[in-house]
Amino acid sequence: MTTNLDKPAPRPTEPGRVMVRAQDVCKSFGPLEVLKGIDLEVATGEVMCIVGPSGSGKSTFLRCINHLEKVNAGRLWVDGHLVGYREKDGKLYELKDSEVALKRRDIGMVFQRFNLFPHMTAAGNIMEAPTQVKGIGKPEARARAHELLARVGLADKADAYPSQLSGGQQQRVAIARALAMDPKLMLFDEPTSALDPELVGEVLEVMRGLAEDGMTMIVVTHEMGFAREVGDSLVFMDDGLVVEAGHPREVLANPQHERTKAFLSKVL
Ligand SMILES: Nc1ncnc2c1ncn2[C@@H]1O[C@H](COP(=O)(O)OP(=O)(O)OP(=O)(O)O)[C@@H](O)[C@H]1O
Repeated sequence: MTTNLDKPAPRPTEPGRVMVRAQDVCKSFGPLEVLKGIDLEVATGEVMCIVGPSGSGKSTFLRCINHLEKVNAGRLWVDGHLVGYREKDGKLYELKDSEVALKRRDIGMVFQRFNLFPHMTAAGNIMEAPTQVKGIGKPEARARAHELLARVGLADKADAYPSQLSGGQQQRVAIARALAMDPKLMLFDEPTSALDPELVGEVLEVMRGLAEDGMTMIVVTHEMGFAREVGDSLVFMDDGLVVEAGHPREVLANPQHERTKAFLSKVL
């Protein structure tokens, strides 16, 4: 199906340099306007932290990037591709569901709740997508699962079931599971909000390691210390808009907008 976007604008993202670009992205659920024109850009290798009050549209924005929601207006590119469309002979066509699934492989997403398969071991959970979706052989997938478990500090937990792991350990398995698909981009949606406070640090430490390895990450979080120490950029969203964005230390120390000031005064 040809869309109303069949005259493509010059492709503004440069693969390799800009991982995500949002131009005036809008999303509504019925009459509820959740995203009201988001503009932002995430460079390859950048760690962007998004903060903002509940209901400001942070999760919805991540879900749009990951093809879990369709943008109603505006444009969103990931690694040079307009999300939801493919280009042929200079025209844009809406992706079919099967094509969307292929695109989603390139993006790792970690949610607040880890949602591991309870009947599978840690290694089994990590091997599931590479074997089922990518068709990688089990020995290779198992070896990679062990590598990834070591990377998230759980080398000795390959055979443990989720019920035998703490929340922090389960979230680290969830991160390893996302990494198993070799994503270009990792999206984190409040990855530590469901954890007991003493388990938060171990998950943030794994995320810091990913950042140091150069992973491009967008992190919706209430962990201002992480944003300050690890983030390259901080975006404050409120009521479906980017209200303020900049270097985390600058925004946190010297917020310019009244709404940012009001929000930070409650969380810092
Ligand atoms: N599938 C949906 N159908 C209808 N409304 C939705 C849907 N998804 C989200 N919303 C609404 O959109 C608004 C923004 O939700 P969203 O989860 O994106 O905000 P958020 O900033 O991530 O909030 P929180 O910090 O509480 O997770 C909320 O009012 C929510 O109820």
